[in-house]
Amino acid sequence: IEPISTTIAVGMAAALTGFLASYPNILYYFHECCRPEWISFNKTGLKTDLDSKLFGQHIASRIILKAVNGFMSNDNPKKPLVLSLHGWTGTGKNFVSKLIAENIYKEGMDSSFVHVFTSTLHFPHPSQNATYKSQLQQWIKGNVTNCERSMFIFDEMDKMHPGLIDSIKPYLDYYDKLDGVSYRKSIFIFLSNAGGESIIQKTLDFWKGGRDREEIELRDLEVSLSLSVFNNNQSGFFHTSLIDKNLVDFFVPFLPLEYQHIVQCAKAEMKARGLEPDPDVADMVARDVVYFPKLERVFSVKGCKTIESKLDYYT
Ligand SMILES: Nc1ncnc2c1ncn2[C@@H]1O[C@H](COP(=O)(O)OP(=O)(O)OP(=O)(O)O)[C@@H](O)[C@H]1O
Repeated sequence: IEPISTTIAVGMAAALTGFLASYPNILYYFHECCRPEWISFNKTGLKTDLDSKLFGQHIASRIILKAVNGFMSNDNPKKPLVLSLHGWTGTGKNFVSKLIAENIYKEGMDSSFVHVFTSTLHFPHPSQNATYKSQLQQWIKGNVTNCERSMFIFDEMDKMHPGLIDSIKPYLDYYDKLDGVSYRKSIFIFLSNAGGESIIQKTLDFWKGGRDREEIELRDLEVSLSLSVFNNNQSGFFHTSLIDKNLVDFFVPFLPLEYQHIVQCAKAEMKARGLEPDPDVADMVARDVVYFPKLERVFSVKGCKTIESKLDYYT
């Protein structure tokens, strides 16, 4: 005779199996999978986030909204979306990638369809490049086979070996399918500081000319950005044919952040901690930040990067 607990357990297992057989889709609600329940683009959400959470980046904000909107509303894109974000440290490149992920994937950056690679962390030894190349290609292929709406973020792209960049090139191109896999619905985001200095110079010129930074347009930055990124043999991009093959859809400049933006970041951080944003504390934090160039002291050396820890000190 079986103990009563075994009988109950067997009965419950049978009931559960019967239930799952009748409602197979129920599992999709509990476990992330490559379906619209977990992946669907929230257009107004992205706009609201860019408008209210990203400070001082009117050009980036505009390009990203347009690019992601256009791509996600096209059911049959000809190639994956490839964005290359450029700018000084702490200006919001990783932050924007997170906002994009949060408005596409229910799990945001924790989604199993969002993959982040950091050159110095994942590909540290140039001598291992051949291994990295094949691992990276397998990794991308495996992930896109698993879900065509995958997102790949490559941080420190300027420190990535050109050979490694070249190895991902086929996935960014206009192929219908490669080895039976279509990459056309994936998103690739490259982050780098390359071009940061030329963006700073232009922003400083506007500032010195007494012009509003909001007047800066993409075309004001394009020439100097391309000279400093693509014609500079120190930059990983220089040695690859990513650029001349037009595989990058949008180059997105991030402007250096000023005092007013540091204040906004400090207030946002207080809010995120469930505190009432205190303008005096935000001012103290912003005053504590180091600005450059030495003479003018206009731009924050670390952007909004250290605000979190500075706030610990003042609250
Ligand atoms: N423009 C911005 N608007 C709002 N918050 C920002 C902005 N820039 C940076 N931050 C805040 O500072 C933090 C660090 O910024 P982030 O990691 O995005 O910088 P980054 O540009 O990627 O820098 P790096 O080039 O060093 O990787 C973000 O998590 C965010 O909280």
